[in-house]
Amino acid sequence: MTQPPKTPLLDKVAYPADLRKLEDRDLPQLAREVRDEMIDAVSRTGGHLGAGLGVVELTIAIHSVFNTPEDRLIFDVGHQCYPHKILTGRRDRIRTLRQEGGLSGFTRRAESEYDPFGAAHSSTSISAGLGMAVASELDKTDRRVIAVIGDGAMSAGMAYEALNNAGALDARLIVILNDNDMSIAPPTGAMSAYLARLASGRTYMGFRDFGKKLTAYLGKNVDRAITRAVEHARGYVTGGTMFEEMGFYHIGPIDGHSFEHLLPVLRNVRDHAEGPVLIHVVTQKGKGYAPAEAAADKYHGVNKFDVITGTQAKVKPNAPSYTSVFAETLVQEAELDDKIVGITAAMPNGTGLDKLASVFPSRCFDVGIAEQHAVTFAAGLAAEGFKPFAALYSTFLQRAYDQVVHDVAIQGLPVRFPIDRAGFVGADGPTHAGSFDTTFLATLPGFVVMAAADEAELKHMVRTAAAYDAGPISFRYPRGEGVGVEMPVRGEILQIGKGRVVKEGSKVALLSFGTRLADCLFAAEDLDAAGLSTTVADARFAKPLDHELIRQLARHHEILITVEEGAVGGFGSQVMQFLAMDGLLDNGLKIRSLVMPDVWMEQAKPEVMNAHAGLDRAGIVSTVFKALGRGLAVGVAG
Ligand SMILES: Cc1ncc(C[n+]2csc(CCOP(=O)(O)OP(=O)(O)O)c2C)c(N)n1
Ligand SMILES: CC(=O)[C@@H](O)[C@H](O)COP(=O)(O)O
Ligand SMILES: [Mg+2]
Repeated sequence: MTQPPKTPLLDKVAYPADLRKLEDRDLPQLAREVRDEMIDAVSRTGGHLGAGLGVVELTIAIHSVFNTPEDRLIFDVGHQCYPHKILTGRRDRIRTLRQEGGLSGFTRRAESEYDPFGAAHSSTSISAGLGMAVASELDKTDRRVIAVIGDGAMSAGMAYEALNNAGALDARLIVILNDNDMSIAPPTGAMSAYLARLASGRTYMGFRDFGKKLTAYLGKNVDRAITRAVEHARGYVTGGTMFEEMGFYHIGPIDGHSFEHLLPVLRNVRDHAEGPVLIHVVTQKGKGYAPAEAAADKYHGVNKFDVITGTQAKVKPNAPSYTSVFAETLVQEAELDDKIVGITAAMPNGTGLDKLASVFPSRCFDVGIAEQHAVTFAAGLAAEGFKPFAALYSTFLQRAYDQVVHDVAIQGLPVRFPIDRAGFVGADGPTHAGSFDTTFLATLPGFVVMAAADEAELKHMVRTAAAYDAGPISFRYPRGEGVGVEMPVRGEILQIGKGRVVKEGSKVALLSFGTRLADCLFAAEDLDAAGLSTTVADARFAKPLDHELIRQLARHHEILITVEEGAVGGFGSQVMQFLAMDGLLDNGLKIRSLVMPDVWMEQAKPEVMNAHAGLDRAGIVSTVFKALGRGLAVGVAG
């Protein structure tokens, strides 16, 4: 095992107050030590590496110039906050990042007063920062608010809604645009091209030029207009940028790895800016760690790795991942149907749509971090007879709910929604858990809502969705690998609203929606062994429900348990509503609905989270026994 790096300067810096005692000339060494510390920690835990490596100098410079936590520092997404955590009293726990019981991989209000705003979903920092800046004005405090947002996060509409509002309010807000010309994948879109032009069209402003520009008054709007005119005339500003037109005082580009650039700019802004300022900082994702710098993804998210070689630990999978099965099946179907197109919101690799893009580049669209747009863009394509697959993670689909309702569902447009990362996702914790999709989709009239029980079922569902033109249709599947079932050469078209009985019994009925089916089958073994003959059914559809199947299960079993890896209000609630309205609850049927508990479950391995939630084999068995008023039989899992 490698030894932790030697960090003599960092050993003296537990909090930003210690950092502020250092001389400016010490900061490059501190940056080296923070980098080493971070690389060592992430090599042991896995996690988001490239983004944090890129903001080491920026993070140090901000904490050294501003009076955090009194001044508020907000990181957009929060995946780049590991250096910040190291410098804000959490170094002693940095090797617990993303582990059960450990530090979160994102900023969290509950974790530290240095995290004034929690994040993990992108593009919220300017809005939150503006709220804090306005609060500070209303409270008449002298607080500065700094929002650090990446170029990828800057592709989302929400960032522009906030800029628009901030420019009009003329609030004292400092936005630092951390431009590393990367999202998770290479960034897309006209705004990305615009930033690239801003960054490359003019060389870094020299130290002296900054002096000239920044000694100019950075006051309120009316004064800035005059200053700007003067600067244009002097040539210190090389064109009215979009940010300036929106009312921001725009500085940059500056070298985000140079303290000589960062410190004077931040000090001037701290001391003189009264209205909104945008500082365009250019950085390199993965900076300072050769394997990350050389990697195409700049080591955005990594497994545990060997620090010397950069080689990441590979766990040999027993079965293909759900994502890869989805992606390969979509390509297979797209080869046969040229109306099929794919849409991803900045997650080409995560959703597997990079496979479609490599085969059909003109039929796959990466729209940037723009889930709302992705859904309505898909609706437009569907309105013109195309078959759009808007592939989103469950958690990010939340952002586009009104688009799903208003633009897709009400108009009955056949947009296909492959929903990846449905259920517990593990280390990313509660912000990324795919908990609510079944609840919020199955409540919409006319929606078809499916969940794959295994990877072969997923293949059927991709084909079913491709063939279904009558309205919107979704299918959910989890992060990680499948169960290793035999795969058909081509998926079948499933009958809409029809489930299947997987195992016949007579006393207990387990009705599963999604990949909990495997645990239901294991639980059935235990129950059979305990003398409780158990039926296991795979519902496939939460909407429309298979009424015939549910009636049959309810009438011929003493107890019916629904099982799903989702929040309350989803499949189980749909079943319950049907049973109640159909009068099937009137004759003493025992029914229980197993769902995620009504709490924000902390990060842990998905199997551990499922066990805590009572959604695993033991949890199912124990629910049956409790419902029947029996203790756990000896030898039964639990
Ligand atoms: C709403 C939302 N969609 C997608 C993501 C997934 N995501 C996390 S980081 C990231 C890229 C962010 O790029 P950028 O802001 O430039 O930060 P960098 O990683 O380059 O530092 C994406 C797409 C997310 N966190 N939130
Ligand atoms: C920060 C963020 O939102 C992504 O990087 C996310 O962590 C990716 O998750 P997966 O590893 O499941 O693709
Ligand atoms: Mg970026």
